This record gives sequence, C-alpha cells and structure tokens, in this order.
Amino acid sequence: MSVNLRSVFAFAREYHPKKETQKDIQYGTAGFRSHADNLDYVMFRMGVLAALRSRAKASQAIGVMITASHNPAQDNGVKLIDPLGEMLEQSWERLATDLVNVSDTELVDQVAKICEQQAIDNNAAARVFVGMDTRYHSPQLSRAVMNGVMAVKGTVQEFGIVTTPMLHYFVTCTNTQQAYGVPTEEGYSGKLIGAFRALRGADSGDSGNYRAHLYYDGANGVGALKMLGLCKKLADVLKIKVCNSEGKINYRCGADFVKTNHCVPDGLPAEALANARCVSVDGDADRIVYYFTDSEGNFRLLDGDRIATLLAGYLKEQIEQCGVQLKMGLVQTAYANGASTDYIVNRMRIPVACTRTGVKHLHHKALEYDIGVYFEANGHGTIIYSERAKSAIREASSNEKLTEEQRETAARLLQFIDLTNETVGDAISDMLLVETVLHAKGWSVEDWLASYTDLPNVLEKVYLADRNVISVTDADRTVVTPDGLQDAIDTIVAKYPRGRSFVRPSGTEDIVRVYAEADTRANAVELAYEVAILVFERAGGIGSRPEKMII
Ligand SMILES: CC(=O)N[C@H]1[C@@H](OP(=O)(O)O)O[C@H](CO)[C@@H](O)[C@@H]1O
Ligand SMILES: [Mg+2]
Repeated sequence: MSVNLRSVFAFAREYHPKKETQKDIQYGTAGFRSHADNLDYVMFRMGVLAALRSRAKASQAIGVMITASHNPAQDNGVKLIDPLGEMLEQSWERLATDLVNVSDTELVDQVAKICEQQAIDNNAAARVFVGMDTRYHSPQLSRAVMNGVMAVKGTVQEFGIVTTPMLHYFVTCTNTQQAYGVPTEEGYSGKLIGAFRALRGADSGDSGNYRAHLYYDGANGVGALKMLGLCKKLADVLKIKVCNSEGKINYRCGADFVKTNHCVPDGLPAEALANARCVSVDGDADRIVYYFTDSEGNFRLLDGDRIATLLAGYLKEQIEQCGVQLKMGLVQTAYANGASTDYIVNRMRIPVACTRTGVKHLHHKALEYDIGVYFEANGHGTIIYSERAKSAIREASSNEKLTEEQRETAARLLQFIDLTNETVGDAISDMLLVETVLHAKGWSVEDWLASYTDLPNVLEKVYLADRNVISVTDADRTVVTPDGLQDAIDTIVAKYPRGRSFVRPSGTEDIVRVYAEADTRANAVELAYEVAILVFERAGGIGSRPEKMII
C-alpha cells in the first residue's frame, strides 16, 4: 500500500476546507477546543495526524476523542490518546498545532515534513479509534476525523458515543493484547462491576453511617447515558438516582459548574438537598466531585483533594495491613487546598509532589511511585500501580506465611486495582472507588468531611490583551514575567494569615487565573481581589477591572 499525500490536499479542499480568516489555534491543556463551527478542518487534520502517530508507534491503535468536556453546548473539541492510554506526547502537541495552523495549500508539505522528521513509513498500517460525546455536532465532526484517517489510508474503528476514559481504556486494552481488559463497552462495565461487587462482598447494603444510595448528576452528557445502563446492573448493591440526563449539556449542572459556583446543580430532586450524598460528573465523564447539603442548609463540597486523601489513606492502611513494602505518593497541583496538603504530609505521612496544571503532568509524576495517587482539585484524577506493586500484592494474596486476614486484604487490594481505570481519570471508576472506601469505613459524607477543614479559597479570572505575557515556573507557583510581578504578589500575600496566591495563563481559555487562599473567606476574597487588580494593571488588562467576589 502506498500513500499519495496529494489525496490529503484533495480531501481537504473538497470536503474539509479551512477558511482563510481562521485564526491560529493551539493544542492546549486538553487538545483543541472551540465553537463547533470552526472545527471541521481541525478534525480532518487530527485524523491525518492520528494515523501518522499510529505509524510512528509501530501501528498501535491511537485514540481520537471528540468532546469539549465541560464547555458549553455550542463548543466541541478533540484530544488524541497515545498507545498506553496516556495523553498525546508533548512533542506531538507541537506537531498538531503546526498542522492545524497551515493553509490548505501548505498541508501536503506539512504532512510530508512530519513523515520525514518522524521517520514514518507510510506503507505501514495505521489504526485509529474514534469516540465521541453526546453533542449534536459530534457525529459530523467524527466523519471529518475518519476522512482524515482514510486520506492517508489508515483504518478506523468507531466506538460511537463513549466517555473519554472509556476510549482510553479501549486503546490500552487493544495495545496490551487485552492484558488490561476486553476493549468493548461490555468489557469495560464488566470489569468495573465485577470488581465492585467483589469488594462489597456479602455485606452489600448500608454499613455503619454509610447508606448505599446516592444522587448522580450526569451533566446532561455521556456520563448520564452510560450510568443509566450501569445503575441497573448495580441496583442490588448501590442505588444510583441518575439526574440531568436529557437537557442541555453542562448547563447549570455538572462537576465544573458545581466546583466553580460552589453550589448544587439544577435538576436534583428536593430530597437530594437534605443530607444526601450527591455526585456530579462533567460532560465527558472524566471528572467527579461529591457534595451534600448539611443540616443547616449549607452546601458542602468534597472535591478532588478530598477524593485523593480518602483513596490514598485507605490504600496506605490496606498495604500496611498486608505487610508489603511499597513506595506510595500523592500528586497535586498548585490549586490543591493547602489544608489538604498539610493533612497528607503531616497526618497521613504520605509524600506529596506538586506539578503543573493538566493531568498529563500529574500522571507522569505519579509513575515515579509504586502507588501514585493523583488528582486535580476539580476532580480529575486516578491511581496508578507499578508492575512491582501489582506482583507484590498478588504474591501476598497467596503467601502462606501471612495470616488469612493479610491474604484477604491483599486479595481485596487486587480487586481495588481492577476497579481503577489506570489509563486516565474516570468519573465512573472514581465514584465506585470512593463508594467502596466509604462503605468499608462505614462513613457518611459528614465523617469524610471531618477529616480536615479546607482553607477558604477563591478562583478569579483576569482578561489581558495577551495572556501569554505572563509566564510561570515552579509548577505554576512563581511568575517569571513580567518582571517584578512575583515580588509584588509576595508582598500582598505576606499580609494575610495562611495566605497563598498564584497566577498563571489558562491553557483552555483566553484568561489568566488567580488563585488565593487564606485563613478566612473574607481574607481569601480580599487577597484574590488585590492580586487580580495587580495583574490587571501590570500585565495589560482589557475590559472592565476585576471585581471583588461577593460573599
Ligand atoms: C484551575 C483548573 O481547574 N484548570 C483546569 C483547566 O485548565 P486551565 O489550563 O486552567 O484552563 O482545564 C484543564 C482541562 O480540563 C484541567 O486539567 C485544569 O485543571
Ligand atoms: Mg472532562
């Protein structure tokens, strides 16, 4: 088979042209995202790139997920998945950006350049898996991806409407010859349900303060659709009331809405607002947060930091109990609440690492541990286990020198590993992991919340003429340019007890984010406001000046 690269141009010009007025865009923190009307040519080109990536990776399957995650309904986007389920390698993000930003007439040369630079054999097979979320423009954009793959004579396998983590799982299973599981929807749900049931054991219902029912806000997206199928299969061990399954995606609901606005989403029944355990996932079901309304009517959030501490604490206990020696670590970003970091380091005695924002950075760091737990505060994360960890636990589960209790603990840990989607943060798998731990501990959400007290914190947005005038280092915590800005931030922060604040340009929106935390809510608001004004004045703010958040 030989590939005539001219066909890439012919396809592009005939079916997926790029407007001359189209502005340059970047492969950001989570791929390309934009208004769906601007994405047809981007999708076509990403289909081409995914096929080339497959060839560069010995013809292994590469995933293309069409989704704009928590963005509003009119947006869509695309992210590429590497052979072992990781996000696309960073050097290829650059290739993706360049490929998308050339004109149609430059396209063939650009493709040829990638092939030459990456020593790609265009006679080799190329295999691309395509999945999409429930947005109404996704099927059409998926066609464009497929045409891109076909333009360079690759083969496409369509998975239809799936969550992002499901597609990561399918890619990993396929490229590991099914060592990780069976690459079908049944394979995915069977693996999770099997492990979850085994962990519940005979004691399937309530336990201590734990009640085996919860409310699930599916963000009117694919996470709702998939949970409607799964919840029937789980009904005897966990009652899940699925809400927000048919409305407008992410509109006043979903994990991002709940985390950002610090309030319950629309669409939950009244009884969910009385001390019941609730979860929200995002539009492609790779993020999750928990929350409840306490007896005084206050909204209480249990975010990614809480989930990380709960899971890590449980794993540490279980590992110590079965007597295996493993190196465990927890990875956070600068957005993690300072109180959670204190709690992990000083109370749980687990080492903590801080990386740049974006799960690919956390995932990478977590690989350094035998058991690496990583979560962004917004609820995106998972646990990864090294081969060494898996075999040590497997050995312990049948080691006659250990007590029966220790062997059982090790066997439980094996099921816990099976319940984890190690390929990427997965709202459904994460939810079942949390439910397992709460059940094992006999904990209500109040018990969980009592483990530590969050520092009040605020996230502000500042609009600049060019957000990239701000550059940062030290895992996003220190500003490098403009000159002198970091010193000025430090001076402001020093005025506030337990104060911490940092600024960085967003990788998904045209804004600069300001994070602040302090001893009281009023101080956190004041600190965020002072820093936001400073950034606005020193870095070229546009539009109206930042306003103080109302408390
Ligand atoms: C503060 C925050 O929540 N940032 C989010 C957001 O990135 P920004 O680069 O901050 O826009 O979207 C990313 C992709 O979903 C996610 O990984 C990250 O945590
Ligand atoms: Mg998402």
